[in-house]
Amino acid sequence: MSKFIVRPNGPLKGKVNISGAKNAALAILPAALMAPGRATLENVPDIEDTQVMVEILKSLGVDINRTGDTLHLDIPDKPETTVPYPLAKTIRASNLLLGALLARCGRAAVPMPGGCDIGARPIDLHLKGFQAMGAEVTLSQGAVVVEAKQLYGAKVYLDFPSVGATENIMMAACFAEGKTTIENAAKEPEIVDLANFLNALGAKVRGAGTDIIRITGMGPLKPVNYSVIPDRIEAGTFMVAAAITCGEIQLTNVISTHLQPLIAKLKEVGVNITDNNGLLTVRGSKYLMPADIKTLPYPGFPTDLQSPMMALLTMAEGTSIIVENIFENRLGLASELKRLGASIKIEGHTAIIQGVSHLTGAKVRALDLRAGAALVLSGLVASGETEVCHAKVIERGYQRLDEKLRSLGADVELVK
Ligand SMILES: CC(=O)N[C@H]1[C@@H](OP(=O)(O)OP(=O)(O)OC[C@H]2O[C@@H](n3ccc(=O)[nH]c3=O)[C@H](O)[C@@H]2O)O[C@H](CO)[C@@H](O)[C@@H]1O
Ligand SMILES: C=C(OP(=O)(O)O)C(=O)O
Repeated sequence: MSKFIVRPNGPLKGKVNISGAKNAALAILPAALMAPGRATLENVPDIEDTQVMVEILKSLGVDINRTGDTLHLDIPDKPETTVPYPLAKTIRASNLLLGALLARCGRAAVPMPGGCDIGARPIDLHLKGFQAMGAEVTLSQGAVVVEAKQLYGAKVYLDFPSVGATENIMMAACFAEGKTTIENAAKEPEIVDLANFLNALGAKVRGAGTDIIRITGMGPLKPVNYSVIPDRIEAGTFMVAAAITCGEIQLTNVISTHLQPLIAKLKEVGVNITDNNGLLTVRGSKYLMPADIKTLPYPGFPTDLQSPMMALLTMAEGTSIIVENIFENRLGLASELKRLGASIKIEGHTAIIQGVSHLTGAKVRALDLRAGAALVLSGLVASGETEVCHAKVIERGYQRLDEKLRSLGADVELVK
């Protein structure tokens, strides 16, 4: 079983290049199926989850070659419509094949998705959206099957601004007859990136990044060259790494507006951040003040950065409170941080963190992708050695995390 071995080695220093966004690439790759022909996607991170998505697309008949961060795709006229179970169960974003294939082929069969074990994660809102557009939804041998001879534009109100449901409905609506309106839509930058990609293919998606997205069904789309946005969660993880080690690092390939909720919180705890024409400099402070965080849909504080922030706040001078509002199991990290000497009390969806002056290395387990990364960050300052096992889950979403941290001076090893 792979593990990260981390020892403290002083403040991080240097420059790190941020990869393309996992969650944008994982939506754009299925969307590429909607336009037959040759497409090129740039800035696609080479991580476990995109590798699985590439395998899924290959199983549907897409020919794909990777050169560095660029993928060349040859999309067939008639893709297969059944996603194999071993691949679908591995990642959450496999559910996005539902919208893409339903739009393009009128049918999709996708086994229930996997992804981080951070809560119940139902897909009822996705299915309600498809049904509102006239699709029939059935469950057959553990797979969700959606079918429609013709989709029709509809008004869809989401009870919660779900990222995945917004993406799925947006894709399906591109081939529906008439106009679709998604109300209470998710506003994450990855939604905007998917909308930009669909529009580049020739679709008509308006309002992405606001509560209301309007899509006019357009029929045939044409493949394009497109570059995925930078990963705000990877960037945020490195920013917290600089803060926790009291280092000074520069980040390239970032969009700082996507990071505003984190930048505001880091400034609140005393970290210095400057943005010089897209080069983000983060300088840690010896004295870290406590802070309160509530995770919320964008532009609120992102749940995916809650774990790294919890690691940081264990070292602040005072009491911090984190309320996790998106995923019910995401505070499980606290029990692992406590093995390192952190003082955290969990009450329902709230973590009460009493800062400590030092952490001590121990064997811990990456419960999910971001919790795993957070433990690696704590290991950068915990005395002795921290062993983060179940590291494969970290590789789902970080491209060569060990190498990037080492390039900043960290003592980190990934043992496979
Ligand atoms: C591959 C990907 O892009 N993953 C991201 C995506 O996950 P994902 O798309 O799964 O997250 P959602 O925004 O859908 O989930 C948010 C909340 O809505 C609930 N819900 C969702 C759909 C549904 O049909 N019914 C329902 O009740 C979920 O259980 C959760 O409590 O957005 C999350 C929230 O920003 C991020 O943490 C994930 O990194
Ligand atoms: C929860 C995450 O991913 P996924 O939705 O793919 O499980 C994440 O990226 O933190």
